[in-house]
Amino acid sequence: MTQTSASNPLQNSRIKIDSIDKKLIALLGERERVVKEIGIYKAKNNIPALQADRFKQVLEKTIEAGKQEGLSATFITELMNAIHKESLRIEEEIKAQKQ
Ligand SMILES: C=C(O[C@@H]1C=C(C(=O)O)C=C[C@H]1O)C(=O)O
Repeated sequence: MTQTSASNPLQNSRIKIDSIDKKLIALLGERERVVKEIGIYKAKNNIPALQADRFKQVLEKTIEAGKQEGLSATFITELMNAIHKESLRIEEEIKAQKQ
């Protein structure tokens, strides 16, 4: 039987998590739309998608920001590597469309 929020103490927190997850995904969509703009510029100007120095900076900044939120460097590294992988996929897709 489905529990009501009064009978399930986790319900309110889970509603909050669902709402936060929705915002996280919307923010990731916004980030990747900016990556798309960069990808279009790079494709036009023959610039490689992968910019290791820039990603190193991104990683350093996000690890520091994560530290302020009590998040481990390992978690932030895994998260940002996953985001970066998606950025490169999107940029390579743009490049392939331009051929
Ligand atoms: C968005 C860029 O392209 C790639 C993606 C990055 C990212 O998602 O943060 C960073 C560096 C690049 O490897 C960029 O060059 O700035």
